[in-house]
Amino acid sequence: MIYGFIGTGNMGRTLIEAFIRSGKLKPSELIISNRTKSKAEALAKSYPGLRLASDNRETVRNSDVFFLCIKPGEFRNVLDEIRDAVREDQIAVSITSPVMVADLEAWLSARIAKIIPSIANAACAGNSLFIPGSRLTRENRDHLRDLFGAISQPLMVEEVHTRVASDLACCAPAFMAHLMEKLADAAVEETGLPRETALSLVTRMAEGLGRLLTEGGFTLETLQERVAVPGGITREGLNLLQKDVGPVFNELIRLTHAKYEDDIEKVQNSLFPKMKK
Ligand SMILES: NC(=O)C1=CN([C@@H]2O[C@H](COP(=O)(O)OP(=O)(O)OC[C@H]3O[C@@H](n4cnc5c(N)ncnc54)[C@H](O)[C@@H]3O)[C@@H](O)[C@H]2O)C=CC1
Ligand SMILES: O=C(O)[C@@H]1CCC=N1
Repeated sequence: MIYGFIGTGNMGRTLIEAFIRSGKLKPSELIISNRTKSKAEALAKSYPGLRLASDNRETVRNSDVFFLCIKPGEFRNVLDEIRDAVREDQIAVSITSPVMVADLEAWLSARIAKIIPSIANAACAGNSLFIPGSRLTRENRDHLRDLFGAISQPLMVEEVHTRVASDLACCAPAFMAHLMEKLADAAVEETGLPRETALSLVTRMAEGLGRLLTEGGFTLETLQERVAVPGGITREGLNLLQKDVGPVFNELIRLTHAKYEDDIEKVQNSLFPKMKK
């Protein structure tokens, strides 16, 4: 079975490396293409056996399953280019949330799946979000679940919940990293603690927190209870967070959804320009 990757930027590369490192795919099972050739060349050099295609059509022609690891605004160009090369028996996987499964089915004869990975998959952890298209057979679904099972916990989601699920599974690593950095910076500003020490402390804390939640039998709720002993210092901090942080996250979810709706509209206008008002 040959797996093609169109787009070897940040996420295309992350997926390729995760599949190879997990032992799920061998470099010789992969064929790749990227607009900026040097990026794909560097990847092919790092993994001998990995095949570099001269264009996206060659990637498609030579693969059984191919991934579209490109940004929303890049879909029209790529779909125009590959459309005639795509076969009905192929599986096409898009990793891009605002491109609708039905729209890809209208453009390509292949069996479509939308699977949104997370940067956490680079550590063979976290979820991948699986939105199957209507033409995927049961066998195709099992195949994709098995593939992504090597680097993540695949979770079936309704397309209507793609955005919010992606906020939690895929965007939140960045959100949480930002909060941790802010916490460390505040500690530095308020006390003069060396920044290096502050960053190391929060990083190790996150490592322990992850383990407690995944292997240590804690839930988010029990963890807060265990640390915030009545009358203790943590309680003071939690009281403040309860009051001030909640509304920020409501706003954040509203913002990601507004941007998502905007992206969907732009993608649809580019894929089906006649429908433009
Ligand atoms: N960064 C993340 O954690 C996640 C990103 N995604 C989605 O993955 C998609 C890609 O994101 P990134 O990899 O971060 O973007 P990126 O900009 O790093 O990579 C996109 C790649 O596509 C290539 N490209 C553009 N047009 C092309 C064409 N016509 N033919 C071949 N290659 C072409 C670019 O050269 C670039 O290497 C986005 O839609 C993003 O929302 C999904 C889940 C997680
Ligand atoms: O659009 C998305 O949902 C993904 C998650 C992180 C970046 N892109």
